[in-house]
Amino acid sequence: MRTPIIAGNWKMNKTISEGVELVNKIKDVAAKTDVEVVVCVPFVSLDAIKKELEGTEVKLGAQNMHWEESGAFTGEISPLMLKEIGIDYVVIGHSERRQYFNETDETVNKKIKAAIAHGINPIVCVGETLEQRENGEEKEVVNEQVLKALEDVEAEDVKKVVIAYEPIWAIGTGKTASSEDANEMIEYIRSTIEGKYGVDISEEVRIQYGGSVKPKNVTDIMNQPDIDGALVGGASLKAEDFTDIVNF
Ligand SMILES: O=C(CO)COP(=O)(O)O
Repeated sequence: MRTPIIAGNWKMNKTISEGVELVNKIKDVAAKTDVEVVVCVPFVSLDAIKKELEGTEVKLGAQNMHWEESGAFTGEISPLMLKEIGIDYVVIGHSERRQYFNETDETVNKKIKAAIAHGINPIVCVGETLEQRENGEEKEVVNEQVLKALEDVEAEDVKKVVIAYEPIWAIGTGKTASSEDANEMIEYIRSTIEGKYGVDISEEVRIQYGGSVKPKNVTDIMNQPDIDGALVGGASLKAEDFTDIVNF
């Protein structure tokens, strides 16, 4: 049985004080549900929000991470720094990072391995562009992203990885993949993992859907058999919407 996981990705939103205010409004929701609840917040807010979340069941995540522990990488944040704060998750390879910050399948893979080595669970984002979907290439694209992301990741470790299927054309656009289409892709991602690690492992890996998840569509999405959760952008910035999503 896979525990559903709903994560808010705040992206580059909320100052520290605004973030503290927001988590205070949502922090009790996790105690009332069987869903694992995560907030992925900007680096500068991690420490303050970690303290705010003490004694609650909401987990904390970062939105990116370098793969090296330390060194001459101006502006980067290392797994050791994140580990000391006590985070549980880190988003790796979000499409916005692939698109605007030259994240590649190779750096995604390095970051996943570094996260696992430091006991931080990666939430790995994959997904096709509109053009790739229109060309009927979405499965090929996502299959390759998943296999490259998981290169040299051991079977025991892949269970710690959460995969987020986020079709790029559905992010921030108000367009969601239909829940059936999303389920089909997620089922396909599970078959990719099965091909590499076998069915016992693939049945344990949690795979989320992301892209314009809102209170009004979350139930439909979460009722799909292969979808184990959601990675929520815009709607995670409003306490009421995020609470409604978690309580779908
Ligand atoms: O990119 C996303 C989450 O990582 C999805 O963002 P939206 O929910 O705003 O479409």
